[in-house]
Amino acid sequence: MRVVNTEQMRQIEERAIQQYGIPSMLLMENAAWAVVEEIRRCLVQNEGDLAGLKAVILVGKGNNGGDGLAVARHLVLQGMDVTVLLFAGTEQLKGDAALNLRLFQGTTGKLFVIEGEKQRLVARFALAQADVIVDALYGIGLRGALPSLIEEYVNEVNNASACVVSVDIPSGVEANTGKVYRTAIRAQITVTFGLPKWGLFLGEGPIYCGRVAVDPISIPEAFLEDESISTYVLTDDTIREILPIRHFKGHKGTHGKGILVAGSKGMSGAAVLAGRGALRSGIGLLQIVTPQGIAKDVDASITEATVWPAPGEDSLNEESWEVIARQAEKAQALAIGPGLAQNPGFGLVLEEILRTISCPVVLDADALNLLAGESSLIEARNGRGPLILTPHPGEMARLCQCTVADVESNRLDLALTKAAEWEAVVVLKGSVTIVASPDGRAFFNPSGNPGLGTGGTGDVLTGSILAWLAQGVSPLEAACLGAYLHGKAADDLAEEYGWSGFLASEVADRLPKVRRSLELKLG
Ligand SMILES: NC(=O)C1=CN([C@@H]2O[C@H](COP(=O)(O)OP(=O)(O)OC[C@H]3O[C@@H](n4cnc5c(N)ncnc54)[C@H](O)[C@@H]3O)[C@@H](O)[C@H]2O)[C@H](O)CC1
Ligand SMILES: [K+]
Repeated sequence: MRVVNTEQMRQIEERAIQQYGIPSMLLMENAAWAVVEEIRRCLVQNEGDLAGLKAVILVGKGNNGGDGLAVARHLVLQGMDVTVLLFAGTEQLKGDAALNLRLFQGTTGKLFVIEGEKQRLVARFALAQADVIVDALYGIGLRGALPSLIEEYVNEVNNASACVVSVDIPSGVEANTGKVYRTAIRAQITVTFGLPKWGLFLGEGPIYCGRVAVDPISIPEAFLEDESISTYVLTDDTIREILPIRHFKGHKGTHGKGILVAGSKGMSGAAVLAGRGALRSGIGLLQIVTPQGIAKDVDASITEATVWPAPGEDSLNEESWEVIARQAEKAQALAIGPGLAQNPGFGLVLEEILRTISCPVVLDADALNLLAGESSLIEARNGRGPLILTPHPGEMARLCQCTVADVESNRLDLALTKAAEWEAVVVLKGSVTIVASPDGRAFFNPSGNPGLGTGGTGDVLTGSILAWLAQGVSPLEAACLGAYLHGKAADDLAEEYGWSGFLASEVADRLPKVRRSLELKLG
């Protein structure tokens, strides 16, 4: 599914209205219905009666407020006790929003215009009593921070016990960046219209939006699938389409051979975990190249892989090139970095790998750190073979010679710019990992949870991407498959453990189950 910025969303809306003649009021009405359906799901689990339950609708002066007023009217018709808190003079509402105000005023719902302290008590009482609070203060039109009067109410909403449903985007979250200046509505559910907005996946947006429901509100599919929109969110459907199908007569030779260059003294576990991620992702043959000083340990910990000791007691050194080159000759993919340590001698080997090895190469962890400050070496690979980089924000900052804050405030743009510059797929890790392609496409990965914030999970991801590459999946799709299934495995573990306490090795071991659950939904 595509993800849009505000300009793209406005263009889509405009085209639906102009080219298809869909009245804007109808879009607003459909938007309201989508919200009502989610409220029903939240309050009475799809069935049952909303009658008698209490709703408070926070309404702003723009069209987001108009959506809220239409929701309010429908909820009155469902028999709910509805209170609208309007954060604007009635005369400030224009067009469809003004019409929806008039329609609401024709119902038995209550309306309070909030101008200052005067209405504070009544509003506070309504919020405390509410079963559901609908946030229709600001949508994609918000610029900068919320007005301070509204901020006070936002804090009350965030402390209320009601189910909070945001209309289009939580108010206070900037739709293009996910930036929150001081505060924003913390929603349980965000019902977003047409297509999801960038801000739901960037900055602090993911913290505030809760579960995201997307409703097309009758905008024609052709507009929602406009080729010029190049930002996407990964979904079960996207991933199902790119999962390779195993041939009945397949064998270890056809399932791909991958080389993993990893490990150093004290970090043999990283090689083992990456190897486990690869094997659990279905690789045919896995060969691990690791320093001779730890090769025995690695070998003993991962019986299914073959282990090749290479020169270097504690960490791979400049003489390890020959072993790697020999193994790589017959491989379909190579991954370098987990637990490698930063032996400067190995920097030369890395350069050689980038220049001469033609199969897809994944660079992670210390391989990225060895290139920090010398990112021109990455460009030395341009045209020599496919490349994937899997930096976390710290590694990305070192590669780009900037701060982590710079990376985090500019994730999408930076990932895309660097992907183009390095002619590489960039997997910029984070709570919402971004997979950026040199062709300008970017994919947000919504799977995963904070339980992944523990040592070794990144190694598992690298191994998994290696395995998909070895099985013949393209670099971009291998990165998407790797990231999505890795997050799904963690989400599956979170069903049992919550957001902490599961292990990187358990994430690896859950990969086949989540892959299988997607396959079973095939056809
Ligand atoms: N996308 C669609 O197809 C549809 C969208 N709908 C809804 O419409 C809103 C967007 O409406 P818009 O009127 O453009 O913007 P807002 O409602 O978000 O309000 C903007 C309003 O507020 C002023 N403003 C902006 N920033 C600030 C600030 N920091 N402080 C104070 N005031 C501010 C601005 O000047 C405007 O007056 C979209 O999100 C959907 O919910 C349709 O209803 C259905 C079709
Ligand atoms: K909103």
